[in-house]
Amino acid sequence: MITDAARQRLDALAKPQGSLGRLERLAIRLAETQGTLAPETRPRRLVVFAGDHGVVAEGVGLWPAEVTAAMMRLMLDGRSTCAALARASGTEFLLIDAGSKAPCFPPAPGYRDWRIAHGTANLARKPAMTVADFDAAWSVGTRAAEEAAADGIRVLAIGEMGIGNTTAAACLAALLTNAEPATMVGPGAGATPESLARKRAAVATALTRARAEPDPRHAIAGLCGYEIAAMAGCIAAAARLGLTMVLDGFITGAAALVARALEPDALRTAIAAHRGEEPGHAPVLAALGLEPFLDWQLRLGEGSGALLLLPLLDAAAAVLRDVATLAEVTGG
Ligand SMILES: Cc1cc2ncn([C@H]3O[C@H](COP(=O)(O)O)[C@@H](O)[C@H]3O)c2cc1C
Ligand SMILES: O=C(O)c1cccnc1
Repeated sequence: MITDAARQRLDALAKPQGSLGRLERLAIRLAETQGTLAPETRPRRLVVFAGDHGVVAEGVGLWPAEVTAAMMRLMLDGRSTCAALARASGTEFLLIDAGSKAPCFPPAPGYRDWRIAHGTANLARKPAMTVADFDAAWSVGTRAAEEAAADGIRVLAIGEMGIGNTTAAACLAALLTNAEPATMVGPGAGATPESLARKRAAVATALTRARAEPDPRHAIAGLCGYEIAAMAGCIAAAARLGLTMVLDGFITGAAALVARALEPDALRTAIAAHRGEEPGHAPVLAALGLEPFLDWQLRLGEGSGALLLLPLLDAAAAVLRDVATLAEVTGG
């Protein structure tokens, strides 16, 4: 088993056993995702999936839907947080529009307009999308993972952009962990007491409808976002293709729950970068059975937390690959 082999190798290195603390757990997880004691962390790519959400009309947050397009523009100009962090960590950046209301931006190497629709329906009033549209958005993610594998990418960081998507993620997280809906609702990109109350009400209403739906795919589609469905498809495909994937925050976690609900092996090569500030993130990670490696009070999204873990992933790979064993040093 690769897990045992990695543990044995780390214990045999010229250092006190366990002295690299949680870096050793990260090294073991990285080795597991690639099935080798010589894992590679480059080339790597951040894929940000974008989508818009009809539920914004309920006043569930502070920001208008137009901010999705504005942030996409910034990403393509290399001036968003994720673009800056991607450059800083030597990571390719790709923006995939799965269902935003943005204008079609000019063709660029780091941009794919693979839209299924221009925003979801308002999930507080009716199903967010049809099952056919869910499947199409899932396929957008599959295509992104296949493209990454064909390009020789070894590590895929996964993130999102979509105003309103913490409401959809809260719905999916409550549905798929069987939690009380209110426990998954947090401030997202900012809230007032009033907007938070509207968000709780929207999530509770949508959950009542979804829980009455006997078919899980229908229930999920009714709560989902195009970028979330695409992330789920990407996660499932990355697992099949043996690509190490690094998951970002609460919304990515909700997508991972969707992926696992429909494909049980979807988290085979997943690493959870961090535990963020959104209150639903910790219970989602617990339900996924994934250990988060950073606890930096992040609440941005855009794949930012995943990018922050990458230097530590490099460090974990370097330790496995480059450190001599004690036996080599002592000749024993
Ligand atoms: C300027 C800005 C940049 C962002 N980048 C990511 N998000 C994050 O906030 C959104 C989710 O929060 P909510 O559900 O409250 O809308 C998502 O787009 C997420 O990626 C941002 C939000 C804003 C406002
Ligand atoms: O955890 C996240 O990814 C997150 C939290 C708040 C807002 N946007 C994203």
